[in-house]
Amino acid sequence: MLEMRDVSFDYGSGVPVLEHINVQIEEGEFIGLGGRNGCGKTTVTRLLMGLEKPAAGDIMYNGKVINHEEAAVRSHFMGYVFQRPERQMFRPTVQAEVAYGPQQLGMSRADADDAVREALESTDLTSLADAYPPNLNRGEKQRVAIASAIAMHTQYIILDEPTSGQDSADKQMLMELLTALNQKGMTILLITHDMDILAQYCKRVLVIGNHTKAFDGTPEELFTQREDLYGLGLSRPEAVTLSLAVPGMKYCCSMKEFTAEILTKLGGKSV
Ligand SMILES: Nc1ncnc2c1ncn2[C@@H]1O[C@H](COP(=O)(O)OP(=O)(O)OP(=O)(O)O)[C@@H](O)[C@H]1O
Repeated sequence: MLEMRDVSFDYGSGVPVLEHINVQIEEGEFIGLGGRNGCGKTTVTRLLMGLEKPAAGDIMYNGKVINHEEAAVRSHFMGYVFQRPERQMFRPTVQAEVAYGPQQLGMSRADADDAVREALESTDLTSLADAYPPNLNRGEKQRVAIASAIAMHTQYIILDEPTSGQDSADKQMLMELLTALNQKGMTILLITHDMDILAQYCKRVLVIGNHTKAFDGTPEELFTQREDLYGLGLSRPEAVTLSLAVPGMKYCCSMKEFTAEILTKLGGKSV
């Protein structure tokens, strides 16, 4: 389990960015982290990764305080996909990039080769194994970063706004990949401003507001019970709004689900 225990943080100016954050992340969760621009979402993930150190409080991993454990050490159990993934790539080919982590872990050549092959297969990158990472598009670069984490067999993967600026096909492909990884047991924490992603894919949502945790619960609780969604920099997804507006209809987390429900009610069928 990964935990932030009463964590506060500022960037050195004394102006608090985060105050008294308490969060527990269990293995196997799929968590969306939301909140308005500049509320501190990236800072939360940088603290978890070890790229920043708390001003007060503790970051804990399986009950042990890891405040002073460097990011390189934490990368053994936690992968990170930056907003601009090219900033984390330094090798001449995709295969060499993905192989770097297993080599650093000291895996045998055969184990490292197996880990890289499996990681490239599960991220659909096998055909790009010899490509030069800077030449890839953003979605492909993100998959290289994800493959690097998979090859290291990390338990956690943290992604910073992975779908921003992507078309809907790329977005769906990435979210289906993350869902498949989560089903295999990987813990996912992703920052997003996309309400449809929070509703459709995340099992739990954390929201930062007023420098601290303002919400922690299921997407359904967030979108049906919180009256201050706009104050938190969020909005209700259309599918949720529509399903709440139709008397007797169950909560729908996506337009696909809403369409199926309404067709069932009306006795129609999809075309
Ligand atoms: N390196 C830095 N030095 C000083 N202040 C910073 C630094 N990085 C971020 N901040 C400030 O800390 C606050 C939180 O920033 P952070 O990037 O964590 O927010 P965010 O919620 O991820 O924002 P966004 O949604 O726009 O990506 C902001 O006020 C930001 O300006």
